[in-house]
Amino acid sequence: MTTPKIEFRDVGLRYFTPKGETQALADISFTVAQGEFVSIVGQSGCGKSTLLSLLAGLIRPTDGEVLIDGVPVTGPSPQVGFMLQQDSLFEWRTIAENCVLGPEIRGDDRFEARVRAEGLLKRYGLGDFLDSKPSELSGGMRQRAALARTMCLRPDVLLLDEPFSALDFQTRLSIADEIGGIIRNEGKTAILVTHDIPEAIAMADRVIVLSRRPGRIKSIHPIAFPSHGDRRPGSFAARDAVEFPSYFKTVWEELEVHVE
Ligand SMILES: Nc1ncnc2c1ncn2[C@@H]1O[C@H](COP(=O)(O)OP(=O)(O)OP(=O)(O)O)[C@@H](O)[C@H]1O
Repeated sequence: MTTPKIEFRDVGLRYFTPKGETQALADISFTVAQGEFVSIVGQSGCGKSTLLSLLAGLIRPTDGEVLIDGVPVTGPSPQVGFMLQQDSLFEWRTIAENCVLGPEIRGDDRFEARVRAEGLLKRYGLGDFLDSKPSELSGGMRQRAALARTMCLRPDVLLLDEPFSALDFQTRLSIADEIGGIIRNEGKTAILVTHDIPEAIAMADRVIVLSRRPGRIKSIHPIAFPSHGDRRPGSFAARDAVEFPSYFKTVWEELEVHVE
């Protein structure tokens, strides 16, 4: 049996604060295969970001184990890259300089890191903006630059925490499509946290629904679009697939969203 890229084994997480204890996650067990794209959805406060922080090694589980390549996560590792809602590009550095900062801090060769950064930025359609400051770029371009910066560290696991939610609707759709395509082409393993059910379905091979706090796995939905043949459609085309509405209905009902 091949070792999963990611494994949560009976994971629980309690936060301890002066005000008391919060059980954020309980009994979380699942695996993610190398190259798989998994979305996590659940109501606000159910522990989605906590789950990513555990994978990133920023916090340790109070119960169970989190493993990458079969090895327990005990702290941050360059193997794991993050993309967040705020791109947090440094305004005083050019786009290319933003990309080489991480590799430089890690001690990579400067020249080699610069070549890598330029290659990535060109591939992501930013070849004309290597020497631009982040403020000269649109929101969508900034997110592509943020992805290039993350990829420059050559992670093989990508954690995406609401990475598109600061973008306007149209940009959000096309950037999600582009970035989803890049991640798949590069064979990365990705976990996306989002409140957007269509986005979760359109981008992922599986959608995990968490219950209200403490977050437990309520259900796991494999997503496939046989109407598109063997090749998986991009996230934009997936929304038009005949299978899409029934996935949406199922996940929506699982989430038990109540509008007051
Ligand atoms: N550092 C912390 N200290 C104490 N409690 C925390 C901490 N971080 C998160 N929590 C609590 O843990 C629970 C889960 O938080 P988390 O941010 O993981 O949820 P989430 O599902 O990502 O929420 P949202 O969708 O609103 O971003 C919440 O009740 C939150 O208040």
